[in-house]
Amino acid sequence: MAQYTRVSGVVGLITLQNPPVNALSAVVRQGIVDKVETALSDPKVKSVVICGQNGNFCGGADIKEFGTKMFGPPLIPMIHSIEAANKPVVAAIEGSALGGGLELALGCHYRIAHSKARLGLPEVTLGLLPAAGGSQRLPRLIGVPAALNLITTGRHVTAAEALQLGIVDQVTDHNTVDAAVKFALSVAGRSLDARRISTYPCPRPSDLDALFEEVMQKVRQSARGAIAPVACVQAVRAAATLPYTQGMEREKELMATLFTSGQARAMQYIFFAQRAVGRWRMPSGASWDTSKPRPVTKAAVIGLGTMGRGIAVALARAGLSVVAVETQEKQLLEAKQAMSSMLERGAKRRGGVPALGLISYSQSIQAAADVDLVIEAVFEDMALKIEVFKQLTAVCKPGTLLCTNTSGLDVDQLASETPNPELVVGMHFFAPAHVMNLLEVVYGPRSSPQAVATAMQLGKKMGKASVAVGNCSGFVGNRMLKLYLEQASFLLEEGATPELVDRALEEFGFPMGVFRMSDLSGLDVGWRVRKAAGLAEPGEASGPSARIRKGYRYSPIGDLVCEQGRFGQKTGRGWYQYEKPGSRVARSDPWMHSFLEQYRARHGLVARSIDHQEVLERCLYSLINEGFRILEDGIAAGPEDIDVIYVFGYGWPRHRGGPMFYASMVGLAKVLERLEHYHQAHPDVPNLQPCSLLRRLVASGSPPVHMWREVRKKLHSQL
Ligand SMILES: CCCCCCCC(=O)CC(=O)SCCNC(=O)CCNC(=O)[C@H](O)C(C)(C)COP(=O)(O)OP(=O)(O)OC[C@H]1O[C@@H](n2cnc3c(N)ncnc32)[C@H](O)[C@@H]1OP(=O)(O)O
Ligand SMILES: NC(=O)C1=CN([C@@H]2O[C@H](COP(=O)(O)OP(=O)(O)OC[C@H]3O[C@@H](n4cnc5c(N)ncnc54)[C@H](O)[C@@H]3O)[C@@H](O)[C@H]2O)C=CC1
Repeated sequence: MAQYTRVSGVVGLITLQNPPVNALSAVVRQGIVDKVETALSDPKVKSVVICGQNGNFCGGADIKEFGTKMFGPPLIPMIHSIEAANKPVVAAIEGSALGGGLELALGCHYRIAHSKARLGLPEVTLGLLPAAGGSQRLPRLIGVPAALNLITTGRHVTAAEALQLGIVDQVTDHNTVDAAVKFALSVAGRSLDARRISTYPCPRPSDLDALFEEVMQKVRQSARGAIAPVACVQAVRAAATLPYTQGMEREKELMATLFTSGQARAMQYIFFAQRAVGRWRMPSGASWDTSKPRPVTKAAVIGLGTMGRGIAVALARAGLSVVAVETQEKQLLEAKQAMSSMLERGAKRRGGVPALGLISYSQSIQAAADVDLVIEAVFEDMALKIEVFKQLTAVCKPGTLLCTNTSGLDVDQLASETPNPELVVGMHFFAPAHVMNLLEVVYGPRSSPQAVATAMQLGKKMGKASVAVGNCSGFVGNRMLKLYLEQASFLLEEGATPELVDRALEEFGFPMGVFRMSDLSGLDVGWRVRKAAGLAEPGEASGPSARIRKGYRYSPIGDLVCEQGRFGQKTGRGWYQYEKPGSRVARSDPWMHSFLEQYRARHGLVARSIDHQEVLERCLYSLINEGFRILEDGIAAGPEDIDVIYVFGYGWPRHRGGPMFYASMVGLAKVLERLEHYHQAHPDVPNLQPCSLLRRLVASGSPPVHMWREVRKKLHSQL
């Protein structure tokens, strides 16, 4: 709803009230319409201020209303009537003015923002475009290039940038509503002819066609297959080339296509999933609302290699004091330099001062004596990690949380080697840790809810989508990835090329196909793991037994590629060739094609033609099947957890909503049928066998994603 009061005798103050973000629900829209009418018809009122309750202007349209039957007054006429008012209307922006919230403010004649406010048109991140006039008003106000940037990326801008761009008229450090009322008094009675943005001509850059072509190419490349960014560009083009009314028609037309698209549903699902994972629950029943996190102001990172450096930088950026410990002098020096430049680059990009002073460096673990939490990031070696945890137990103050960044070792085993296993959790970051916005918080049976709550809260503070998961080999993300990689290798054996597999996955929307991605991360990493697990065997054995391990089909192709010293980008050769070691542009490699032919010939394999559909079904459905097994095992609490992990950590296209959501869109019966088909064709690949939760869901009529937890509960109660 909206509240109305008269202040200073002549200013009508309308306050939006819909906690927590004052989203424009039907009731709020009705409230605005009514209160604007009251203010405009009251002869005592000379000007109007619109603000939001509790220091928050407006988070935009109520996303929960999307996909339901819409009631209440529509936004567009509501904003038009504000703009057409004959008394000045001032938006007092505190907190956020996003989406429909900013569009409402753009309909006002003036905008005053608090210095800490954030403004933006993030609709593109929900699969939409700013369709309450935002795509038509913003370019008229700030010019086409700046509007294109904001609308196609959905980024939020600070009040200072908004002032610089011309989105707001004034920025204040004081009470924003007071400042807006004062301002409203000062402009009462003034002509509003020059304040109605919809009447402005849109500034037309001379190189209009080239500009739009360039931006269109950029958005098509950065969000492959996503339709919303393309529609955003088209809508801004309409603003630049058509009169306002026709531009609004185009905006509406484009929005109608997006609004009902599966992509918008998928992206809105991810918006809510990202928030739902914060409401974690452990199998013991402990959960986010009953477990209080411990305060963490000082943390230590042990081991400053690839991961430790990024983790320490991310902690410092979140405002924590960091003790960075590295035993090797040379590594320590290198790390210091690298971390300083990461912080400096970040500060330059985001504005602000690099948090260099927050990090202290040491070669001795003794420096971690007074920290609240430690993140260990030494080599992936259980004996070494046990030794480091022993030293930490002796050095740290009682109650210090001990977290490991292991990517594959057993967190329970590590915990059981310490006198206080309840203080141990996994904090599994993704490389590069100061850039990637995902964190798996891995709990074991003895991890205390408080330790989980603390790690989850710290992850959030570091700006990471943090997901609590159970302990198992590969946790959630890498456990599923293993199946995806396995199928990709089998496809090569059967006749595909790295290029064909990658093209299919990139057309699906991944920023990089599986082979280009592996070349980037380094092929030697997986090779080492396979050797340690007794899977990779040296030499070029032939015959069917060479492709069987522990009774199941195994592809040694990746091991053979590594034996050639081809580790990917870092060696200039991998699944592809690169101009030189470290180069990033992948080029087809004739060596790889003849290697694959020789390999097939040696193993008596006859290459067959493989199409994109098979690549997608085999790679994605096997990964999805493992996702169902993870749900069945209770390693992830719900499909949202898996989807957030895949969208934030593995490049799964957001507009497809994560693997589990995608499966629900494809139809669970179809996923089941295709898995059965492929399992029949490849009976020696047990991972293609559909798991019981998937079967049970299909038997229960393929309920929507949000009901899967219930089906799983029933399945468990019957076991
Ligand atoms: C043909 C039809 C024509 C229709 C034309 C309409 C066109 C439009 O006008 C389209 C739109 O506005 S789309 C909406 C655009 N707005 C956004 O994307 C902002 C979304 N919110 C945020 O970024 C953060 O919540 C924010 C930065 C605001 C606050 O962040 P916090 O970290 O402080 O808080 P959160 O944990 O994110 O949120 C708190 C609770 O509020 C829920 N929520 C947030 N924004 C919402 C919104 N816009 N609608 C509904 N619920 C919303 C959020 O889900 C969370 O609740 P729980 O999920 O229960 O935890
Ligand atoms: N590299 C990656 O992409 C990811 C790695 N991880 C995990 O993170 C951990 C670290 O991996 P990386 O950073 O890649 O390894 P790295 O080899 O780059 O760095 C390890 C660092 O630890 C230092 N170190 C060894 N023993 C130490 C000790 N006792 N005290 C202090 N420092 C010590 C080494 O000198 C080295 O600088 C591993 O457990 C790994 O599995 C997790 C996620 C992703």
